[in-house]
Amino acid sequence: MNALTEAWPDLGNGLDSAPIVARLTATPGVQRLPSPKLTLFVKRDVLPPELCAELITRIDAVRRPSTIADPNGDSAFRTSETGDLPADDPTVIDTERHIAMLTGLSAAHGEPIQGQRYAVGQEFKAHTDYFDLNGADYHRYCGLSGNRTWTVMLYLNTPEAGGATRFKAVDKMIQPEPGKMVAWSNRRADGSLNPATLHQAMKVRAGVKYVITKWYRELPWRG
Ligand SMILES: O=C(O)CCC(=O)C(=O)O
Ligand SMILES: [Fe+2]
Repeated sequence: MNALTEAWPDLGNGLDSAPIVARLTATPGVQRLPSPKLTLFVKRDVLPPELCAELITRIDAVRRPSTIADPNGDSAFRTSETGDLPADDPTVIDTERHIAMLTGLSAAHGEPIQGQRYAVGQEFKAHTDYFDLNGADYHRYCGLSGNRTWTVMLYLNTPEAGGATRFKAVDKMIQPEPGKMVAWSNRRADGSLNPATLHQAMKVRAGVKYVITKWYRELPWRG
């Protein structure tokens, strides 16, 4: 914790969802998915439009082809571009603050914010955000900081067509809108990994789509 983040709420790493769920549920404008299978929340207008526009320019400055942790033989599995945003940039810090204030998730447990850009035809096929315990690279990705607990994703714009996020197991589609947040626990109530979090970024059909993602870990983030 540093001088900046000590003023932010810290309700833990999210493995115990209860304090995060309580904070989100008590916040006006937050909607909860009505499903016992998946703890997922949506809130519109979390980031102001100017901040979304600034983040888009930051993503464009650092974007490179996206990768996946456990290559599965499908080279078209994730065709977007990705970039790590500079943690000391005031725009990025402001975004971090919005996320921390809304969710209460511990800044110390958060990975650096990533940006994603999808051009026409690009997608991220169905996956979970947690790392597969039997994956070849589990230790490389989770050895220092543990597995992922929560995902917080914010859309920065609306593509002209396509680009929704689909959660197949609960039959839910979320449409991109600038500043809209989707946040979910990657765990069940008992802390176990939840396969009902399976989701995909559907193909953009016209225009371009920008999002940022922030993931939280069991342990303080050390890389
Ligand atoms: O872009 C989206 O709608 C989903 C992105 C996603 O699932 C991810 O980056 O892990
Ligand atoms: Fe994902």
